Amino acid sequence: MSSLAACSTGKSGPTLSVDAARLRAIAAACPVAGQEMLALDQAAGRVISAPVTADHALPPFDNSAMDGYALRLSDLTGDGPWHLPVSARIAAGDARALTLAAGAAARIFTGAPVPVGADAVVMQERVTRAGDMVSLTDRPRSGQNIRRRGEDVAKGAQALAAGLALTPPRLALLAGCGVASVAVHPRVRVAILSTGNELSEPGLTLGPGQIYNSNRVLLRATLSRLPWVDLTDLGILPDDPASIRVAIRHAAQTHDVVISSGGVSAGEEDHILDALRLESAELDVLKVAIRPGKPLTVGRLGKALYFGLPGNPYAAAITFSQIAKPALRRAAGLMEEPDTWVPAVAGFTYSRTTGRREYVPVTWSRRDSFGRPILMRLGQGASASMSPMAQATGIAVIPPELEVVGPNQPLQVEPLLD
Ligand SMILES: Nc1nc2c(c(=O)[nH]1)N[C@H]1C(S)=C(S)[C@@H](COP(=O)(O)OP(=O)(O)OC[C@H]3O[C@@H](n4cnc5c(N)ncnc54)[C@H](O)[C@@H]3O)O[C@H]1N2
Ligand code: MOO
Repeated sequence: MSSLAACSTGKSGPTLSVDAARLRAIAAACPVAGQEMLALDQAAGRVISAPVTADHALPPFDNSAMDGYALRLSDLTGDGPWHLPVSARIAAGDARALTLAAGAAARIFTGAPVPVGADAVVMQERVTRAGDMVSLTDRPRSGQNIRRRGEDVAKGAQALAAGLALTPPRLALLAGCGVASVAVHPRVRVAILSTGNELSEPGLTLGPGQIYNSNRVLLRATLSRLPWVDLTDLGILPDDPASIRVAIRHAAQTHDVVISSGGVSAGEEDHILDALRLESAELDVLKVAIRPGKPLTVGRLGKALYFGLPGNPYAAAITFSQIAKPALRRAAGLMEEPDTWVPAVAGFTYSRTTGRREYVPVTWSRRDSFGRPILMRLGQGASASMSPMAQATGIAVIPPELEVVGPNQPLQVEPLLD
């Protein structure tokens, strides 16, 4: 980690590849300390902080996977058909500890406890029932249609590892194991702020030279949907060095992560970098070989992780999703990084300046013979344009060294922010 004091002024630090910048951002993010115990109903989307062991075996007893007849294979002597008297009727929830009578079958239903001694269940479609007798012609396999106690999760075994998000399937698994509450990481306290004298809010009348604030709602909408984020919106800051310093210092003292937009490029009115330096921030990332979003700044301000996103909205969206979000996930304690790209091919031609990995908004309506989307490019790549990102189905990733993207060029496509 290089401290800002060791960097030269402005944005003259090394330009990092997207992958290197992402790794530095992740490395700068420590999982937030502490843990909370939450009832399963309160825990959706939260991040498990310690391995969860099963309080009960899943399933808790041997039970039938089918509506049918439980029997003992050793009773099926010689060749079929075999004819067995039906000695018992066992439904789901039956609390009796039954033993299967010798030479008999038990009528049984899905989920019902398998009687002691039975070692197969034959589904009812495979037998003929006449009065109290049941007949079958095919010999069942040992264990057929029996779900064994603990075959899903053994009692006391690890049901889920630390670092996983509690998705609905994982919550269902814990419920099945009788786990009523789960230890999770505390929410990551994230503060967002927008910088710029030109910014106004939708609903207000625009003055001369003003624009509406798009990044605030972009970040709010994205972050408020993350169940492991506790979001504070610090609103708009004017381009005033002193008030920016006070605001980011206070934000860093009271949050785990601070995300600003604007004020990170080279002009005299771009004050974020100076403010970070004067506040003795350690800066890990100053410039990234990414388009859009080159002037992204990542560092540590006190104990907080700081992201200075560029002001242009598409640049803010791309740098947030590609670099800030993976680091936020680590701060939340998440240990799995989703790999969500899919293979696609270009359906457009684009001659470009090499050197930066580029994220191009795309959509598609057709697929090639391998099922890959044939991408159509939206917009001209301007990082201030919002229509292309708003209409995009995804973003195509153009490798830094590619000079010309032509039809059928294989490209990765991934979701933007949803
Ligand atoms: N001389 C140079 N100028 C610029 C460079 C450079 O390297 N040298 N980089 C350009 C690139 S690339 C980008 S991206 C932007 C980044 O600028 P900043 O992060 O300093 O952002 P601002 O200057 O404050 O704003 C840029 C642009 O975005 C608009 N903006 C800002 N905040 C919002 C918001 N919340 N909602 C909507 N739009 C916003 C702002 O009005 C500007 O038009 O710098 C280039 N310049
Ligand atoms: O990198 Mo800037 O984000 O190209 O517009």
